[in-house]
Amino acid sequence: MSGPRVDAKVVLLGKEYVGKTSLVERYVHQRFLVGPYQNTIGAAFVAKVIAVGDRAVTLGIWDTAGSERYEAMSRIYYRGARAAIVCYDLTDGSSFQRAKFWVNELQNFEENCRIYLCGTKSDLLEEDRRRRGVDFHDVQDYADEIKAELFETSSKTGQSVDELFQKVAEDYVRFTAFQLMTEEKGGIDLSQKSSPYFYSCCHH
Ligand SMILES: Nc1nc2c(ncn2[C@@H]2O[C@H](COP(=O)(O)OP(=O)(O)OP(=O)(O)O)[C@@H](O)[C@H]2O)c(=O)[nH]1
Repeated sequence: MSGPRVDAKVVLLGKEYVGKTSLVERYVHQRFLVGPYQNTIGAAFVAKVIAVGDRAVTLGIWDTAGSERYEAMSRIYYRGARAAIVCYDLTDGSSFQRAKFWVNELQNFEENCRIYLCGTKSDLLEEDRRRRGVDFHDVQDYADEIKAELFETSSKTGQSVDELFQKVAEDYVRFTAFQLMTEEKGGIDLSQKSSPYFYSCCHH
């Protein structure tokens, strides 16, 4: 029996507590977990099939640990990624500085990786606009400068979460259609235990 073939590796990066795990939970399981915050240890992997037109694209999503303690490990996880969702908390300015750190890393070491900036927890701003800690126009200017897409999401309400991953998948299809047609091996077979994608992972 063969495991899922991953078409596009997608990595989530960002400071701890910004809501990376919650974003994946919302997207993959359509739920928002309440309860005490538990930090991710190492990284967690999940594959999800998404339709782009009449095509099915399997995204292999790596949710990395935001704690700086795991920074070296996170570097391993973004290797070969086609897309990086770089998250920051809309209510926390320091998390945007951390997002810039990851953008610099990707620009220096993973130039084929498309970058999606994701401001999280937009529901908190709906409750109280004064909680915004990161100016929208500053981020938009930065996104234009680094040629990144920008989304503001809420894993609590689901706002813009599907749209974000849909855009990632559509861009993947658009920008790699040619390679997929010509390359013999377009994906990675997760059933092969020698595959670097077969790492087991621990989470929460
Ligand atoms: N209100 C609100 N809270 C959120 C949202 N997303 C995440 N949170 C909360 O923020 C906290 C951190 O969320 P996580 O998803 O665990 O954050 P993380 O980025 O995966 O954290 P690390 O694993 O440490 O890197 C949790 O208490 C979540 O419930 C959101 O969209 N809205």
